[in-house]
Amino acid sequence: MQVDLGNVLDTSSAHGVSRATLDRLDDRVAAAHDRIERGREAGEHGYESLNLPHSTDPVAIRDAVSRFGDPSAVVTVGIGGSALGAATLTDALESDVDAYYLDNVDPEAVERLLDSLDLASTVVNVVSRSGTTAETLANFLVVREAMADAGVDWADRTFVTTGEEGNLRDLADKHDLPSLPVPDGVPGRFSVLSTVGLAAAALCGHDIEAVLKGAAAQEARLSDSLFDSPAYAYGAVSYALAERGMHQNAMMPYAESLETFSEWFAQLWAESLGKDGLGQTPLRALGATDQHSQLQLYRAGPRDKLVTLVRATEREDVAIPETDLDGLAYLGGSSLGDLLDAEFEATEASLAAAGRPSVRIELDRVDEYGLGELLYAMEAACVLYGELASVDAFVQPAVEWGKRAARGLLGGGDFEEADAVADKERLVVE
Ligand SMILES: O=P(O)(O)OC[C@H]1O[C@](O)(CO)[C@@H](O)[C@@H]1O
Repeated sequence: MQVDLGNVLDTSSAHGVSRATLDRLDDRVAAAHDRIERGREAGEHGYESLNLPHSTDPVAIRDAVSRFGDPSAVVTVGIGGSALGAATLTDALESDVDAYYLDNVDPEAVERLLDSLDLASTVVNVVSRSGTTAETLANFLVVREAMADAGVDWADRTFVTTGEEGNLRDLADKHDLPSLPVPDGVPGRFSVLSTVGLAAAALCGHDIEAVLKGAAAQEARLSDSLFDSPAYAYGAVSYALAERGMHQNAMMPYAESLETFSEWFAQLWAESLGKDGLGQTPLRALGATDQHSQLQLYRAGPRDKLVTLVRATEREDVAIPETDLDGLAYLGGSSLGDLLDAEFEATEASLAAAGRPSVRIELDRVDEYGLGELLYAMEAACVLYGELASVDAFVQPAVEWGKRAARGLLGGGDFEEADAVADKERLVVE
């Protein structure tokens, strides 16, 4: 994996940063790296996340899921970091096992999925670090009833990934469900390289050891200089550009297999860095599709965006047949991959020509190793950005207000937040 910073320099985009700025920032990167390493060595909350390439035991994960044999489908019931990491892996990789995620409480979507499944050959993986998340527990109760209605012994098809306490742990203990622990000191959005993200991948037959090897490769590149670490290079320039008004970061992979990765990145970046009035808003985009959509805004809208362009340099390809159709001859004999690469490079150049900064991230392949590299690098980039911005990247207090309001509205307790919902100002136009 490599990160190319060329198009964030002020020699290539008007709103870029100078090499001298990066050199000065590198001194702060060294101090931040030192802090990060101390946190990792002490197993401090959050910093522990960057130890997962070595602390995660892939054998234990495989043993836990081996009892389920060869399921036709795996349904992961979880939300946020308890679903997005696993989904990033299984959506990016091919498998004979269908992987689904119930990470929302849209009744039509839940019913549509459950109606489509052969529940007798489906494994249900209920994931919640806290074990108390309303959406996850509500969905689990619905799935459990659907399995019972289908005559399936739900306890025989379910395993749980959760903390040492909470409703889910109590349920697992009560029904003697197979379970996996969640790692201590690792917030959900940083947990893909643990039981939380790897169990579903293991059930789908993916090489979770290769994911951890890729992550370890990027871990080995962490250093006291941004010029020696792709992860720190990306985190440092994202921070530097945000400091200079690039308050949005469009994650734009040129690979359909990385579309879910952008969703995972959005939670990681937003929930870690959106604090004290600071942060960089992650936008989800897909190349080449969004060249016919959002690129107009990126290139000619407010000068407030970094565009992160991601691609694999090796991939399967599809030839474009020769044609005598007027005007299309240039496509014939080429390939879809050639066209995708041309569009990637053209988009990058079009942004630079408009003075808009972009970073290029290139993987060798979108395979288990490459995904491990990318995921770990983004996590380390995020941790570094948090250090440079002096925000605590490992807590998310702002999400709790809404949880209390929703719980109060459902009669789950007396919460003043629920009262505030009732007091909503109204100006209705029909
Ligand atoms: O794994 P849990 O505890 O169910 O939490 C799910 C998600 O909800 C959050 O805690 C935010 O509410 C995320 O940080 C987390 O990934």
